[in-house]
Amino acid sequence: MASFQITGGRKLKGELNPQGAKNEALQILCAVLLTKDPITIHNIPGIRDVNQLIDLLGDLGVWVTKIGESSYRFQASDVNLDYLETDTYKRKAAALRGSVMLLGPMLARFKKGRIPRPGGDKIGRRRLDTHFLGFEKLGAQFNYDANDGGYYQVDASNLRGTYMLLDEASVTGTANVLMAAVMAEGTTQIYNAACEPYLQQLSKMLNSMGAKITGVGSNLLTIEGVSELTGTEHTMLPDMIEIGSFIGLAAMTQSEITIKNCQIPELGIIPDQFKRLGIQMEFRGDDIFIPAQERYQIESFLDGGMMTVADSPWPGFTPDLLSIVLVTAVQAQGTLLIHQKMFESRLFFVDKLIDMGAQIILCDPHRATVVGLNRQIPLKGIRMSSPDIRAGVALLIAAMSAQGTSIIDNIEQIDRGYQNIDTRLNAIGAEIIRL
Ligand SMILES: CC(=O)N[C@H]1[C@@H](OP(=O)(O)OP(=O)(O)OC[C@H]2O[C@@H](n3ccc(=O)[nH]c3=O)[C@H](O)[C@@H]2O)O[C@H](CO)[C@@H](O)[C@@H]1O
Ligand SMILES: C=C(OP(=O)(O)O)C(=O)O
Repeated sequence: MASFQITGGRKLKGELNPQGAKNEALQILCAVLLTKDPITIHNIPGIRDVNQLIDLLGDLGVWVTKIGESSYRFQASDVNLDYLETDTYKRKAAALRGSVMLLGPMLARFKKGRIPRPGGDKIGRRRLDTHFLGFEKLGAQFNYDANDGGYYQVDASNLRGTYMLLDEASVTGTANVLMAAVMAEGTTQIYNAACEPYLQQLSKMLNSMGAKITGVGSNLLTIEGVSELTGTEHTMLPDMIEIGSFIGLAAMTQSEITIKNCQIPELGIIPDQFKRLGIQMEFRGDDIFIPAQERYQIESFLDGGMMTVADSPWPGFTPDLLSIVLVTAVQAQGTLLIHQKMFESRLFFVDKLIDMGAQIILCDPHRATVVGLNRQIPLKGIRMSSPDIRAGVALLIAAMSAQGTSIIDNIEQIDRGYQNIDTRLNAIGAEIIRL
């Protein structure tokens, strides 16, 4: 288990280049299984989850060639389905959430798929009903056999297009069903589809491979099945969650940071949500400039009510940034209610912030009220452990703003989603040592 030792109180100054988007990468990489032709992908983030998925594709027989710092070529011309029966597959696929999206492409191209219970953040119950109900609607048989070591198995000799109303707008569920449907016979309509930029990017890539998807960016996707897909080239968007994390980091540490090449129109309401915490930012072309700010004041709602930030499916505010918004409010002026509607175990990390001196009331597993310290009391460095990717980075931000030294254990969680975060932040003035 690795740890970060952080010396707090350093103000940063300089530029940060966001990595490619983690959650887009996981979808896009699974899609390489849909064709025997080569697929070139750029801006792939070098993070643990993505590297593990690339490794898994290699084990499955996909030719993987690194052609640049963050560019790879993949060719799934000779996939070895026997690998799905091995213990190595089980161990590797169970290590991340994104591996579940191998199922849709396998089903579309090889008529069957098999996956162990996927891993990912332990942030509450993470059901997979949307995925399997969707596959069943397309004509697949689904089986979960606890005695078979806990595998989910899907089989379909002939997928047929149909209309379906998803039981919830699941991000990975929509991606999975979409990838299963692109080569189904006839027309599929997926209503209540998730429409995050990750999915818009996936749809764009599939269309450039020959798929016929319309409604991209809406919650109704229409897919005319085609018999075959071909190779393509795709570039990943910058990671909007990393961009949001850098905005929060700049505010908490009173740093002047320019976040480069953000593809601002793709960030939805993320910048505005941080602005409502009182954080100033300027769009300079496609860069976001955040000046060093002594203080920032959380707005009230127009009727004078206390500001609440809650998650909802896109184009609502992503749940993956709520931990960052929460920590950013710790040194703001004013009070903020965080309402994490989707996950029931994602707010427990606030006990560490409270130990550091933050004023937070954990109302229940879904809601926390932050009473901003307005810089009148500094946080103090402590030893803590990173429970999940985003809480881990929230703790890192808290530690960087604190007085004294902190240690964060279990930083493998942070490495799952943020590429060389210590090196990149040290380059603009942070003091983080990887132990
Ligand atoms: C690899 C990947 O892409 N992971 C992301 C993906 O996970 P993932 O695709 O696993 O998450 P889902 O979208 O399926 O759902 C997340 C949670 O939200 C609940 N839910 C979902 C939709 C809805 O309309 N109402 C609702 O309450 C679900 O029951 C579940 O508990 O999307 C999540 C929600 O944005 C993000 O936190 C994860 O980072
Ligand atoms: C919850 C997350 O990831 P995963 O779904 O991969 O666990 C995340 O990226 O914040």
